[in-house]
Amino acid sequence: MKTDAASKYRPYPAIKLTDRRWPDAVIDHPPMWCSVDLRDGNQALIDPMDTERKMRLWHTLVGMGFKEIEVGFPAASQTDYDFIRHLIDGNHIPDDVTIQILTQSREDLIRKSFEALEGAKKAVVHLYNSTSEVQRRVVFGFDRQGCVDLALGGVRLVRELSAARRDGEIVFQYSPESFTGTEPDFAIEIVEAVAQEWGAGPGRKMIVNLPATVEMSTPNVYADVIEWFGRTVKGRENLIISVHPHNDRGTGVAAAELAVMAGADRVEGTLFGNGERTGNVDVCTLALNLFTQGVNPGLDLSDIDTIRQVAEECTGLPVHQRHPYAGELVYTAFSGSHQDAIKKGFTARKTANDEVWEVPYLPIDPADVGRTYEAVIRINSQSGKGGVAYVLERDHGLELPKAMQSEFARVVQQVADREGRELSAEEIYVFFERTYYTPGALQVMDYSTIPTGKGARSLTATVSWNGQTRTITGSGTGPVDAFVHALGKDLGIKVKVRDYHEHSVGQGSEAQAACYVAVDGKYGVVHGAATDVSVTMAALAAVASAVNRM
Ligand SMILES: CC(=O)SCCNC(=O)CCNC(=O)[C@H](O)C(C)(C)COP(=O)(O)OP(=O)(O)OC[C@H]1O[C@@H](n2cnc3c(N)ncnc32)[C@H](O)[C@@H]1OP(=O)(O)O
Ligand SMILES: CC(C)C(=O)C(=O)O
Repeated sequence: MKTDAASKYRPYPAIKLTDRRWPDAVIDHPPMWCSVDLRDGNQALIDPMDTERKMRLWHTLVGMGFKEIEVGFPAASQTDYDFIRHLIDGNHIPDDVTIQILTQSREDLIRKSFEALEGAKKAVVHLYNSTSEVQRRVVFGFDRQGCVDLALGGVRLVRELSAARRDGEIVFQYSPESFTGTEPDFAIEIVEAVAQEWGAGPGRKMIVNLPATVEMSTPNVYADVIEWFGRTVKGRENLIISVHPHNDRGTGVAAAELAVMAGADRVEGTLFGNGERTGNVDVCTLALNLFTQGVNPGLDLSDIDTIRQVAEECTGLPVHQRHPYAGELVYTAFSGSHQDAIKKGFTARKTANDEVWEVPYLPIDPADVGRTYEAVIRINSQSGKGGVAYVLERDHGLELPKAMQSEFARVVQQVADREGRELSAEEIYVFFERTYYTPGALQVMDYSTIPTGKGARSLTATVSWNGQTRTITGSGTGPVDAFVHALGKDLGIKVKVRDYHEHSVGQGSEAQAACYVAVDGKYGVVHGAATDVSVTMAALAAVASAVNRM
């Protein structure tokens, strides 16, 4: 770095909390969720959403189960105003959903906001003013008292306009905006003054939102101040403490989780973390983090791809391929040891018949968010035998024995290395066919066997050997043994079968037998494979496949 950090930046002044309790807390129920996609998310977009896009996102948020949705800053723009009117006039707000609007503490803006809310059965009016030391000094040019007065002027007007309303209930929310840049004692002073002015009390709870407008410290420091605030503020029982983390340091999710452990009742955030600068906290990640701890999050993310698609189309911003839970690649393993463990995990699940999710490297069952297993294992030069075998089994029902998995994985890896790219499942099957099924010098055309005594058989086979049709005969303990005998006796092909596996592929009249052999000959052990409706034919063809590969 060219700049000396110590002379340009100061460490964040953390409060001293030596008897903190939050580290021992366990989140066993979800917080109240409030989506701010249509306001904080929207205000950060290159092209803010029009009513059509907002409506699409609104329906998605309602469908997911959000009960509080901040729908805009109606005094800021006609688009926001019109959207809110559209929601109310069009009867688009379900009875169990409350809309929330944001306003600065300015008379004209507050009046306009109430105008926008006419006819709403219930709404949260969210008033904010920045309380940070730097904003008081640089932006507003007033002292602490000036800041309190600005807030109280706004609260008074909200109270009057709420009381004068004939429509429905107004819930009041106050944000000492830039809370993370505000001295904690001053945050308490202004919130207590606001709560008193509003008349917060039993039956008249007020939401106090403590935003990390800019994330300035580690999540534990945020948690400390949230716990301290909740323990210190007067009339805590009449307050709903809400947090609104941003993600400037990349720890917005952790900050929200620790804040909930520290006593926050409510979290404001957006889908996939859209929002100012580095974004708001991602509510999808928060909810699914809870889900994977066995806590029902109260938000439905069972079709995460559709939610992601709507969010992407409405915001015009892509969700990263590695985004927690939602990214295109997060349920995909390329590397060999991961593939091996995942494959074994899936197999163990099938046999154990146990509900509890225990598949290595996958913190969540992809099916729970509407993703399929299909993409879980993908093959490139980092992949191993387990992955290659998984793809062949998944798509073609072929269960390669272990030694053969290694042999074929080396073939695949050579191609992947040479090509320097991912290989599709179709390509892998084509390589498999090319490696084991390509007709060679030896082809079995027909055969017949007859028992010749206890545990003995003789076999007659018609084969093509180097382009000539030959009839060969042999005897042994079974057809394969007899075939190997015939190959040595009549064609001079001296081999031994070291390993043999068979299984059926498919069911009913479509069923086929798949056979795999390891054959030892002049050039060491080589594998062969074949499928056929007849098990014996598949076995003989598998031996021929190995001979041809020698
Ligand atoms: C952290 C957050 O996300 S807060 C939400 C931020 N969102 C937005 O700002 C989006 C919508 N805002 C807007 O469209 C505009 O800013 C408007 C319509 C609200 C106001 O527009 P304008 O008055 O034309 O301009 P502008 O925003 O620059 O006004 C700044 C003035 O408001 C004052 N102000 C800023 N915030 C507040 C507040 N919360 N309460 C009272 N006054 C405030 C400033 O001190 C400044 O005063 P000054 O003119 O005396 O210096
Ligand atoms: C208005 C407030 C809550 C806000 O958006 C923020 O602080 O980021």
